[in-house]
Amino acid sequence: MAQKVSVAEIAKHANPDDCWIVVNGKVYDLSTFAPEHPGGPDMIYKWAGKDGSKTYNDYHAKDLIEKSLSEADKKGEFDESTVTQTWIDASKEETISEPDPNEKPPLSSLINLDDFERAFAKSGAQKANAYISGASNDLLTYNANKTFWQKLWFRPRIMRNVSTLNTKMTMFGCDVVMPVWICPMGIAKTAGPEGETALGAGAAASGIVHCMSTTASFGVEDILASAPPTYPFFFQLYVDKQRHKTEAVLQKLEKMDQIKALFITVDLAVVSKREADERIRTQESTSVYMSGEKNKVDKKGGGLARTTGSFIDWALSWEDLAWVRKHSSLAIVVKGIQSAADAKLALQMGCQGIVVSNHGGRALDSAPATILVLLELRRDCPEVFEKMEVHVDGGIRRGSDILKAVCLGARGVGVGRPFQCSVAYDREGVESAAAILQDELETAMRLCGVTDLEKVRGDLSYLNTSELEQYLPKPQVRSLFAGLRSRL
Ligand code: HEM
Ligand SMILES: Cc1cc2nc3c(=O)[nH]c(=O)nc-3n(C[C@H](O)[C@H](O)[C@H](O)COP(=O)(O)O)c2cc1C
Repeated sequence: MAQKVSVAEIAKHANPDDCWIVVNGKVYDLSTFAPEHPGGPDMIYKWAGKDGSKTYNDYHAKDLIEKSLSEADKKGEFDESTVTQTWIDASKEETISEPDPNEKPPLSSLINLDDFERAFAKSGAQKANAYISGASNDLLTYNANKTFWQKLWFRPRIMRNVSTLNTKMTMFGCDVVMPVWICPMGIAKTAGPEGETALGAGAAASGIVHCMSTTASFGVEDILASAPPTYPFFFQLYVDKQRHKTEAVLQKLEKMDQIKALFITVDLAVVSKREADERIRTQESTSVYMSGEKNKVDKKGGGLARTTGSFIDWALSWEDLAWVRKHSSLAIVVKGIQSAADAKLALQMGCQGIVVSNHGGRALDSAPATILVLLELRRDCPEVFEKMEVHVDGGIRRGSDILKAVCLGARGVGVGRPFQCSVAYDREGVESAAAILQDELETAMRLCGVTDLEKVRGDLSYLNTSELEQYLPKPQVRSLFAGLRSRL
C-alpha cells in the first residue's frame, strides 16, 4: 500500500455505498465491511470520507483493521500534505452520540436473529448495546462460536415424505415445542422495560423455556408470574462468595415448582475484560435485583458485568456440587463445560446435565468454539450423551444450527444475545424471534429429509464433520507435552 491518497480523493468516497476512511495514517475502503461491522454500520458511515482514527482507537486494537480487511480494501497511505482546515474540523466531530430510538426498525422487518442484534445496535442505548453485544478481549471466541457452526455441513437425504414433522423434545422433564432455551442473561432491562418478564412470557407463548439469571433485573417471582402458573423455567446460579446468600436462594427455589433445573455457571470465576462495555463510563446506576449489586465506574472503566459481578465466588470447585445438592433437589446442570475431561467429571459427580458453553465468548478469550467442544465430546466420551443431558450454546443463530446440534447428540440449545435484543420489542419481539427459529428449524429438517428431531438425536449420518475435525485437540499434542508436564 505505497500509493498516497489525497484529502480531495477521499472526500469523493463519502457515502455508505462508497465509504473510504482514514485510520492511523492509512486509507481504507470500508464499503463492503461496514454492513457487517459488529459495532453497527453507522459507527463506520459516520466517518465516511473523514479521519476516524480517534473513534477507531477508542474501541479497537491498533492492528485489527489491517488484519480484518482484504488487500483490495487498503487504498494507500494518507497524504498528510493535502490536509485542509475543513478536513481537520470535520474529523473533530463529537465521537459519542446516542442512537435515535426512532430509528428502531419495525418488528415485521426483522426476518432473522442477526436482524434483532442489528436493530438493537441501531436504536438501543450505546451502553446497553456495548454490554449485550460485547465479549472478552479480542472477540476471538465470540467470533469463532458463530463462524464454526458454519463449518459444519449437512448430508441431506431426499424424497423422505416430509409433509409432517416433529420438532418436540423433552429437556429436564419439560416438554418443549422445539429444543431451545433462552440463555440466562443479566440485566435484561437494559434492552427494554419488560426485561426478563418479556423473556419469560415470550418463551411460554412459544413453547420453549427461559433460563433466568442470578443477575436478572427482576425478582424470581416477577419473572415466574410472566408465564402461566405451571409453565416451566430453569434457574441459572452464580455461587456467591458469601455462601449463605446462595443457600438462601436455593431454599427459596425449593418452594417454586415452576423451576425445573439449576444451571450452575462455572466458566466465569472472574468477570473478564469486555472492552466495549468498559469504555462507556456511565454514572447511571443500574442494579442487579437479586444480589443488590450496583454498577460503578473505576480505574479499569465502566464495565457493567464486571462491576456488578464481583460477588461471584472464584473458590468454587467440583467438591462444592455436594454442597449444592445438600441444599437443592433440582436437576443440577453444569454450564460452561469446555473439554471432554470436564464433561466426564460432571458425569462422575452425578450431574443431570451439562451445557457446553464459553459464556458466548464473554469469559476466556481463545477458549474453543462450542461446536468444537461438542464434537470433542462425541469423539472422546460419547457415553455422556446417553447418561446425562448435553446442551450447547454460543453463536446459535439459525434453525439449521439447532438441527446440527441435535444430530451431534445435544438435547437442547441455548440462544442468547438475539433474544436479549428482542426485548426491545417487548414480549412480541421474543415471540417473533422464537417463531423465526421454529420456522427455520422446520425448513432445515424438511430439506435434510428429517421428520422427527428426537429420532435423529446423535445421528451423525446427516452431518459432514470433516472441516471441523482438523481443529480438534489432537491426542499426539497431549503426549508431546506429557514429558514436560511430568518434570514440572
Ligand atoms: C475493519 C475493522 C474493524 C473491525 C474488525 C471492527 C470490529 C468491531 C467489533 C467486533 C465491535 C464490537 C465490540 C463489542 O460489541 O464489544 C466494534 C465496535 C465498534 N466499532 Fe469497530 N471495527 C472495525 C472498524 C471500525 C472503524 C473504522 C470505526 C470508526 C471509525 C469503528 C468504530 C466502532 C465503534 C464506535 C464501536 C462501538 C460500538 C458500541 O459499542 O456502541 N470500528 N467494532
Ligand atoms: C448480555 C448477556 C448477559 C449474560 N449474563 C449471563 C448470566 O448472568 N449468567 C450466565 O450464566 N450467562 C450469562 N451470559 C451468557 C449466556 O448465558 C450464554 O452463554 C451466551 O450468551 C450464549 O451465546 P450467544 O449470545 O452467542 O447465543 C450472558 C450473555 C449476554 C450476552
